[in-house]
Order: sequence, then C-alpha cells, then structure tokens
Amino acid sequence: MSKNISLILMGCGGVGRQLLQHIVSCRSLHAKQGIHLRVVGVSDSKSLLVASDAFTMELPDDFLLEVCRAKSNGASLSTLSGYGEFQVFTNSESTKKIVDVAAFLGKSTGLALVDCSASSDTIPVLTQAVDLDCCVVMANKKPLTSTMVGAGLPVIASLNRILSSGDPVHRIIGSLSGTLGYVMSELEGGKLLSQVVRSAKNLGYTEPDPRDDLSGMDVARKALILARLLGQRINLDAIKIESLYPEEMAPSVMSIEDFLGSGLLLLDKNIQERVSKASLDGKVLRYVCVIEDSSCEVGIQELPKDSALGRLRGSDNVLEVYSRCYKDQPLVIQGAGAGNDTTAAGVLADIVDIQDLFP
Ligand SMILES: NC(=O)C1=CN([C@@H]2O[C@H](COP(=O)(O)OP(=O)(O)OC[C@H]3O[C@@H](n4cnc5c(N)ncnc54)[C@H](OP(=O)(O)O)[C@@H]3O)[C@@H](O)[C@H]2O)C=CC1
Ligand SMILES: N[C@@H](CC=O)C(=O)O
Repeated sequence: MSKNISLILMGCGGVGRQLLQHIVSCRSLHAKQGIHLRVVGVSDSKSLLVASDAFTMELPDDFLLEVCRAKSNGASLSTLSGYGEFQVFTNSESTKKIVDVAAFLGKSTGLALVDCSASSDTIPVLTQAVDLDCCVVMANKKPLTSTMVGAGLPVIASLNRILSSGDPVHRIIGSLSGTLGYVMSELEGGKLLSQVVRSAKNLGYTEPDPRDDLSGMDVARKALILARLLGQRINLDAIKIESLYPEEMAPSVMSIEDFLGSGLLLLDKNIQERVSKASLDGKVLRYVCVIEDSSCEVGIQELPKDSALGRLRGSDNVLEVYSRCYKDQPLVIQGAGAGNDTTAAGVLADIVDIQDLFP
C-alpha cells in the first residue's frame, strides 16, 4: 500500500503546470517507490479548485492535465467549473478554504502547500498552514525561506550537508540568476541587452516582470536565503544590490509593456560599453552574489573569462563554495538554473523528500 502525500498547488504558471505534468507522468515511478501524490487542490491568482471532500477525494489526473491545458491557453481556473467533483472558491474565500483544508488534513493525513506562485500574497496562508502542522514546499522566493535557490540544483541540500558536518562555509560567490547568467553570456557575443532580455522572457527564465531579475532583487532574495543558512542574521535591506535599470524605469513609474517596448532600449549602450571594457582586460561581466563573513552583496563583477563563473553559458547557475574542507579549490555546483522543467523537477524532488513527515 502506498503512502499518500496530499498537496495543494498554489500557482499554475510555467512551473506549476510543469509540476502537475511531472506528477502525472511519474505515477508508476512513485508507485514503485511506495508513494502517491494526492493533489487535492490547485489555485491561481483568482480562484481555488478543491476536491469536494479533500479527506477522501483528489483531483483526477485527466483533470490536472485539463488544468494545464486551460492555463496554458490563458484561461482562469474558474472557467473549469462544472468539469468534475470539486468546489470553486474565489479570492478571499480561497485563502479561508485553504486554511480550512489545512486545519482538517494537517493533523490527520498531513498536507503540503506547494507554492509555485511569484507572489508575496501567499505568505499569510503559508504561515497559517505551518502553524497547523502542514509542510510547505516553495518555488516562490518571496517568502524568503524557500528551498528554491538554483532552481532544481542541490544548492541548499549540499550546503546543509557541509554545515552539518561541522565544516564552516566562509565564502560563497555565485551566479544565481538563470536570466542574468543568460543575459551576460549572450552580451559577450555582441547581442543587445534589449534583445536578450526579451529572449530570456520568452524562454521562461525571467520572473513575470523581468525587472524583478534586472533589479537584482531575485538574486538578492536567493543570496539572503543562503546568507541566513550560513548564520547571518540579516534582512534584505542589509544587502548591497546593483540594479541594471534606473529608478525612472521602476514598476511604480513605468508599465511592463513600456519597459519591454522602449525602456530596455535605453539601457543597451551603457552595458555594451561595460562588456567591451571588460573584454579588453580578458574579462567578462557576470552578475554575482558574494557572501562572506558578515557581508552579502549582489551586482556585476568583471571576472576572468577562464574561471568557472567566466565560462558560464546560457541559463546555468554556478556557485563556488569555500569552506575549511573546500579551501583552495572550491566546491563548484553548476547546472541549469532556470526553466520550467528543471524547476518543477526540483519542486517535485522536494515534495518526495518530505515523505517521512506524512503518516
Ligand atoms: N521559471 C523558472 O525558471 C523559475 C521560477 N522560480 C519561481 O517559481 C515561481 C513560479 O514561476 P513561473 O511559473 O515562471 O511564474 P508564472 O508567472 O508563470 O506563474 C505564476 C502563477 O502564480 C499564480 N498566482 C499569482 N498570485 C497567486 C496567489 N496569490 N495565489 C495562487 N497563485 C497565484 C499566477 O496566477 P494567474 O495564472 O492567475 O496569473 C500564475 O499561475 C516564481 O516564484 C519564480 O521565482 C524559481 C526557480 C526558477
Ligand atoms: N527568474 C529566475 C528564475 C529562477 O529563480 C532566474 O532567472 O533565475
């Protein structure tokens, strides 16, 4: 008999939909592993669909695939009402219902809230769910306690392993943004910033608003998660962050359409000059986070072309970890750092990892 892992998925964008597809396609693998992922609810920014009786029922696989189809076509989840045995809740009702289900399942069968949104609006419900003995698994970094640093890469798991062996980590330098890794490496080939940012968005690497990446905020959130893991007691405002666009192009001033259409073009020249200047010294630009002792900062650095970070291509993340054991030669973690498939696979691995917390 399989162990059931009940879950509610919040967010059916690129990552959330891919996660549902992975869950469905891994059914026989999971059956061999003695587990069954029971999806009892899914939500987007406007609605929640939840099995009529979350204790005994789940959303069937054909319905989960229908959710993926509808959401890829840009429809809201509420358009699926009438498809099967589930209830539909909207806006504030959704939060209340998730908390109800969490209260009911948290202490009985167990429940994981899986946050694949890109919103900080989920924080209150996540907090309440944890208080109700539920687990949380997050691709979303806005709650700042996510396990999602480096998309599907084993960054946090590796650091936890080093730290728990008593090996103190004293420095981390890394390119932790799939978007900015891709952007910086493509600029070397002479492409324009405006061109490569649009490609990164089309490839699914960027946040819904690419300014979340270009401002350095997405990297800063990941850096904060790592800095805290190393014991730094800091908040985001303690991190020095270099933004790649000026204040007058901030989301509060300029719409995303204007930014992508005209704002970005104004940034092309400056960054091209920086790329050319670095190249004269045999260097390349990389947007990195540097965490050491009690400091944490994120921004552009000129790095040797033939270093691990300098060789980075595409949306890879590269992280160099220096500790007592990895003193002269760092531990290097590298691989795809963005993309729906790899990120959803990482989320799925995190869900499977918490199976021991379910009865
Ligand atoms: N894509 C990647 O490579 C990586 C992404 N991540 C993280 O994964 C998360 C998801 O990314 P991605 O799928 O690309 O983003 P998308 O913008 O494609 O999807 C976001 C989803 O969240 C939904 N949503 C927004 N607010 C809420 C809310 N309050 N409650 C429930 N759902 C909500 C949106 O609803 P609606 O459909 O109605 O708009 C949408 O379905 C982000 O936090 C991102 O930082 C992490 C690592 C890599
Ligand atoms: N927008 C992010 C997605 C993953 O966190 C990135 O580019 O790294």
